[in-house]
Amino acid sequence: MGGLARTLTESWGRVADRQDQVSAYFYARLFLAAPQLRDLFPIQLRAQRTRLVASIVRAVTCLDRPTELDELLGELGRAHRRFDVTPEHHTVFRDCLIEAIRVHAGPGWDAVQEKAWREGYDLIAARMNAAAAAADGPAYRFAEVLTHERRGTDVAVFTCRPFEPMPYRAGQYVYVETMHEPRHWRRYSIATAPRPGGVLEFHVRAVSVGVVSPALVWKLRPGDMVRVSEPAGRLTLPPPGRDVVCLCGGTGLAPVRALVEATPAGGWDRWVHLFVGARTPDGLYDLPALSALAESRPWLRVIPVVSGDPTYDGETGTLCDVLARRAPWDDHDFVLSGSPAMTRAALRVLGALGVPLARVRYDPFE
Ligand SMILES: NC(=O)C1=CN([C@@H]2O[C@H](COP(=O)(O)OP(=O)(O)OC[C@H]3O[C@@H](n4cnc5c(N)ncnc54)[C@H](O)[C@@H]3O)[C@@H](O)[C@H]2O)C=CC1
Repeated sequence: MGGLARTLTESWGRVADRQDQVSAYFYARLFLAAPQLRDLFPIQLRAQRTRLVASIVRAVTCLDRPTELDELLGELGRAHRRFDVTPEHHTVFRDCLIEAIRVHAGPGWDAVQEKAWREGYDLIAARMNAAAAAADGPAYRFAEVLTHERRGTDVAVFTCRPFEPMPYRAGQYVYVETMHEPRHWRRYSIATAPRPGGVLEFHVRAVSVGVVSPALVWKLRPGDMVRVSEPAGRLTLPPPGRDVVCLCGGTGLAPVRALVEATPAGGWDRWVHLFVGARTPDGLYDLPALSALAESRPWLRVIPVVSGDPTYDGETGTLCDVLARRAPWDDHDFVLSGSPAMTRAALRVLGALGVPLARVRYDPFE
């Protein structure tokens, strides 16, 4: 495995600076070879193209890290069920991908690399197929949108109810597709603990470069249908022991709110300090629900933090500023939920403050 991983990583290095061209070539070749596969993909391919490349790079570069590889291919395999990808499709994908890399790799490409890509792809496809075959339950469920509320300038909170029961644990996420952007799936955390009746709540900010989030914020209406994938993710509150600090950047609040809601009001013997950050006061879109939670849970403290308005009458700065300002944190566990930039920054600050990383949990969010 070590040799294969090395050959693939090195040969990917030959085209890494031309990923866009490789991916454009791949799709052109694929739709020429198998036009019937076009319907598996969104009409607008731009976002999909970068995702494909990112997945390949991740799989190739972790070929010699079995645990990470299993996790990644397990998720990809299960995810491909909702795209209706079958084992037969992988042969066409493989051949078109290898051709795309060969064409862009230049004169150094040789039979060893060709063989390595064939073996590597087949290995990846076999694990994805096995994960798809072993998956329980449906690949996705249809759900009806029940409520849709705009909060602040660009956030929406909506609820929906799947037509079939969907068991999940607080803190998990699903991929969501709206009929306004067919075949584009994006990941959102379920913002509520499992409830009788099965209603799910989601928090979405319309990202300017996004495809799905603007549709969910500006176009979705009660009565619309969405598709939600099987739930995934392992975020939980830390086990009993230390007090807990939750850092939630923007809509990263969603999974933490579900975890707090799932924790019984009584019998909890430590503090949970929930810092919820936004750039403007208007971005603190869920304070009434958080206040209601804090009223019923005496161990919960909600601290809103605003980073882009120094006149805000409360805690100001980024969530990392607050961490540094309120240190030391010798007797606390941490839960981080927000943008990857926020998570990375908070990990750096906590590391510098001497907090062992074993005391910090987060669900890596794309
Ligand atoms: N919608 C959902 O279900 C979930 C969303 N997320 C992720 O959470 C993020 C939320 O984004 P927005 O709502 O636009 O929030 P945002 O990016 O505007 O951040 C809000 C606050 O987080 C803190 N923050 C953000 N970046 C930081 C950095 N680099 N260093 C220090 N502090 C930082 C600041 O206090 C800031 O005011 C997205 O990346 C989203 O993918 C994560 C989990 C679930």
